[in-house]
Amino acid sequence: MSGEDVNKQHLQQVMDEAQCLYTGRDIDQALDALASQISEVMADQNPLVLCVMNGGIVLTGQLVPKLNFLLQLDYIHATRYREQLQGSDLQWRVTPATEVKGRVVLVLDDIFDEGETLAGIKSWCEGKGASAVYTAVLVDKQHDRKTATLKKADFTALTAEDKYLFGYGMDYKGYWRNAPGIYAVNF
Ligand SMILES: O=P(O)(O)OC[C@H]1O[C@H](OP(=O)(O)OP(=O)(O)O)[C@H](O)[C@@H]1O
Ligand SMILES: Nc1nc2[nH]cnc2c(=O)[nH]1
Repeated sequence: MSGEDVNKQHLQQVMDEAQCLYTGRDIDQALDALASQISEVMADQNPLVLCVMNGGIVLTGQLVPKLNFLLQLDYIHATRYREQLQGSDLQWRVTPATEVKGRVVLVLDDIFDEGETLAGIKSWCEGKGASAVYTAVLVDKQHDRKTATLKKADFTALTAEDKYLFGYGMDYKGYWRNAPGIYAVNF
């Protein structure tokens, strides 16, 4: 069996044995509530919405059509995990093409785990002169290792137990971002 086959088999086993924490339907309902909360605060602020690539892409695609007000959309790419299961330094890949100075910014990401990624992005936007920076995540992982000064996002759709998660944008070793719910790896 080739290395590639072993890898495929492992990836399939991870999916087959994973625990589904939230189905696509659960998530859609949670995103309706998230959109209402964001709209209450931001509807008149013409925000610049920044999708954090890669993990934020599914949340952004599902949430933005539920935000019924003027906004602009761009993306930012910063990564800490780089397909590993442990985070390290925040590495910048792409900064937004749209000017952040003077804008109210809404940063969208898949998961708030230790918080370093969103804290770093928020601080970068503030350094570029954003007038306010809000953060929203699909899921907040529940544990007491929130190492960043930022302890939670301004808007959180769902919470999850302290396991490695994948699906709805979150990867397992670069795969399964397309899984149609939020899953916990069963190690
Ligand atoms: O709260 P933290 O501990 O900082 O972790 C959260 C970050 O980790 C993941 O990104 P990753 O670095 O894996 O890049 P990805 O978006 O390409 O998956 C996720 O998308 C968040 O951005
Ligand atoms: N895919 C994924 N990325 C993360 N980044 C930080 N925590 C996690 C996690 O549980 N799953």
